[in-house]
Amino acid sequence: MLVVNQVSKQFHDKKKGAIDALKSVSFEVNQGEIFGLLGPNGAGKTTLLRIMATIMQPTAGTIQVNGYDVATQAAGVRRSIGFLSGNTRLYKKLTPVETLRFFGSFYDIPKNVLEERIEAILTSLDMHEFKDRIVEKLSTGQVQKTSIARCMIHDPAVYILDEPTLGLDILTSRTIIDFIKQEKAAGKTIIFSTHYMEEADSLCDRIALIHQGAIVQAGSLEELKAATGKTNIRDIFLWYIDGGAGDSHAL
Ligand SMILES: Nc1ncnc2c1ncn2[C@@H]1O[C@H](COP(=O)(O)OP(=O)(O)OP(=O)(O)O)[C@@H](O)[C@H]1O
Repeated sequence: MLVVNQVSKQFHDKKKGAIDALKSVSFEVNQGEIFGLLGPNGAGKTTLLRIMATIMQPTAGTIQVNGYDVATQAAGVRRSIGFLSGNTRLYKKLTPVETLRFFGSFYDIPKNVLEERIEAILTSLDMHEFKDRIVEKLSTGQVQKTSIARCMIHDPAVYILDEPTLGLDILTSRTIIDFIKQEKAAGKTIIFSTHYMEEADSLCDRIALIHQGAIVQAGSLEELKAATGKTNIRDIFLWYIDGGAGDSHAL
């Protein structure tokens, strides 16, 4: 469970002055739900996910992750999340299996449970073929699968994924999407950001459209269609971004 309550974030840039990256953003994501953040470049998606992951503090507002407050209970939040960011780094000389054993050792996981978990993740993400090849010899998609596996090794309750399929071919994307669906079925709470509208459409239970730091609309695809009179996510997105909605409102 994830509760975002009136979160704002202001950056101070020497040249541009104050930048309102997030403006009073609120929503909740339930257990077993996939929630998508869809927005153009600079909308504030990464900033919001970084605050959820305790990498950054909000200027105002609160976030609870799995019952822990991001500002006052950061350790509890970190134990509860798997955070995939654009700059998740791996050791080049380790293989995927060694990477998973290494990061798994940071958590209090019995050895046999860790080995079972590694085996299950290798299968789910279709990694067996390259599991013993060092990271520097892996393709982009293989590295991304390893990064996702590394973030999930402690079986977190909440997944925070910043553009998990960015730049990947459709086969690799499909494996990752199937993995996300499988984790939803296992009761995980999942939030992810994407630029890919069709992905948001097919994967998410609910979608929030974020623009210039504010959520202009949030709801299921059916609710967004009903609110706009549009039939697909691309048209819905453009309708809101072009200001067709008039006042902002959230479902
Ligand atoms: N550390 C920072 N200092 C100053 N401004 C920042 C910083 N991080 C982000 N911003 C600004 O905050 C706004 C939101 O950026 P953010 O990276 O959250 O957007 P995004 O929706 O993830 O974009 P993209 O889809 O391009 O990754 C942008 O105007 C960005 O320039």
